[in-house]
Amino acid sequence: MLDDASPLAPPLALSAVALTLPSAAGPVNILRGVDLTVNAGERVAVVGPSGSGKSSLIAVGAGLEEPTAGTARLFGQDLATLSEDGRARLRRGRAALVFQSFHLLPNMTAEENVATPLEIAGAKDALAKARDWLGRVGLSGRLTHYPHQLSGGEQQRVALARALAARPALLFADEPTGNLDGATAASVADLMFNLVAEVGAALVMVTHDPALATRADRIVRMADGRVAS
Ligand SMILES: Nc1ncnc2c1ncn2[C@@H]1O[C@H](COP(=O)(O)OP(=O)(O)OP(=O)(O)O)[C@@H](O)[C@H]1O
Repeated sequence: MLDDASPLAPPLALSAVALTLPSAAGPVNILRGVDLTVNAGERVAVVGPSGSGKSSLIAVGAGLEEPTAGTARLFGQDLATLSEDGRARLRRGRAALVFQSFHLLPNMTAEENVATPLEIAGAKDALAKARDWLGRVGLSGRLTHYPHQLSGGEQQRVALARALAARPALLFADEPTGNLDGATAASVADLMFNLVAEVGAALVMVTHDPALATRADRIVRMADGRVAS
């Protein structure tokens, strides 16, 4: 049921999104009415204090969490109308995620980590594409290394290759350089912005790094579960 998904719809549109989750101390109001539209090719940085709801905004936008109220649309499709499988199908090849802690599959080599989602999406030459993308991120000498044999910066390069190899229209990045030291963080950030521009993807990037945030087209400030500015 992807009838509502439209190539003309913005990649992401959150309208009055609320997220309340149970906790031992009672319900926690994590998002309290978030409105945010991200247009095609637009790069948005999401900043704000710890606990203000930045990661939760990504989780709802990517369809990993269901909002308690309001509407989250990915490529025009109301995520609430889809099953978990349907949300995964909608994301496939069109929306990708990178995380602070890389989230590579530990039992797969770098090239297998990049090739697997391409195979699932039906690409015929997945392994060749994966190798090409690992070359683009400077890792042609690390194709058959496992994640534990790679540095943090190298692991995030693999994650970027995996995320962007299918040329998605939207990349979610949650603190993509948060686990990297200064110089490595800067080179991974350069790579991410270059590749996002090359594939023409929109970017929703959570960051605590003010210098990284200023590279976006727009900065969204979260405070206490709301967009403050
Ligand atoms: N599954 C959950 N159950 C209960 N509370 C949660 C859950 N996930 C997050 N929270 C709470 O929701 C609030 C927002 O969390 P979130 O991770 O979105 O914030 P954040 O702005 O990304 O923070 P940080 O910058 O520290 O990563 C926090 O107070 C957090 O403790």
